[in-house]
Amino acid sequence: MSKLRVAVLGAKGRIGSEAVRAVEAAEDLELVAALGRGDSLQALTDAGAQVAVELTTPASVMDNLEFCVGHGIHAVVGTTGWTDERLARLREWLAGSPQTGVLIAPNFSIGAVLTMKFAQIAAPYFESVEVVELHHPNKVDAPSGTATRTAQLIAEARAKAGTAPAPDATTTALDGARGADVDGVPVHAVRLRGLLAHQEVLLGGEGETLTVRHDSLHHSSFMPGILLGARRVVTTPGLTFGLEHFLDLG
Ligand SMILES: NC(=O)C1=CN([C@@H]2O[C@H](COP(=O)(O)OP(=O)(O)OC[C@H]3O[C@@H](n4cnc5c(N)ncnc54)[C@H](O)[C@@H]3O)[C@@H](O)[C@H]2O)C=CC1
Ligand SMILES: O=C(O)C1=N[C@H](C(=O)O)C[C@H](O)C1
Repeated sequence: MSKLRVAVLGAKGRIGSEAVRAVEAAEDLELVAALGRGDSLQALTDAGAQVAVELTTPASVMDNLEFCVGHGIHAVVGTTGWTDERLARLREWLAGSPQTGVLIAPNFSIGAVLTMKFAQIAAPYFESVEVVELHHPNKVDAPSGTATRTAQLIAEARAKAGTAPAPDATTTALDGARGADVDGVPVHAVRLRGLLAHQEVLLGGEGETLTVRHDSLHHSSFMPGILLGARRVVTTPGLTFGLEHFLDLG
């Protein structure tokens, strides 16, 4: 059977370099291009790439995806910075290339995907909920894509269940002291040398608290999700947002 032809964009970055090694080690995948900043995207078509794994920066991801979708190259995207406006542009490009698939995964690690799922399940049952994400200090965006998505899922679950807004008597606060407001959920971002990618969802009710915590200790935690994404995206046209759609989580 022929191997799936995969390219990595952002190949010299922290996660991109790990993805290059993971694709090279996978028996059913062939690494046909490994592009860094400044490399021509023409290399993707020259190499006959079927899937591009996009792990660059929020500033680069849109141009890269416009090229990929325009050339019928499927994409697995880990890069952060997604807004409604960006998603709408991507959907327009995909409408012009209906056979092409794009997976955007705020987080490729199974533990993080499960954290989001558990938080979504628990959120309607507790009065209070806040998200704390903790990352290495070289991260350029805050809050993390994972924390933003987690807060959105929590807010959706609470709205659906008719849960009241979380109590908060704060009347005076320094700017930022209560975190960023993501759909009504406070999200706090910590940047600390020694960390990689971590998240806690804190839930509180009368006389009890529940903490859901996940730790990515190495970039290897993201690799099974990236490889799964590459294998599945080629048969899943259109936009898929979240790795959970490629997992059987019940
Ligand atoms: N979804 C997930 O599970 C994960 C997502 N990420 C996200 O992936 C992105 C990259 O993270 P890191 O590797 O830590 O950053 P990084 O800064 O180490 O790597 C980004 C790389 O992309 C390169 N680059 C920039 N523009 C480019 C372009 N147009 N073409 C090719 N390469 C280009 C940079 O030179 C750099 O080498 C971030 O948005 C981060 O949040 C990171 C880890 C896991
Ligand atoms: O920049 C990182 O490192 C990570 N970025 C993603 C995010 O913003 O959620 C995923 C993971 O947290 C690591």
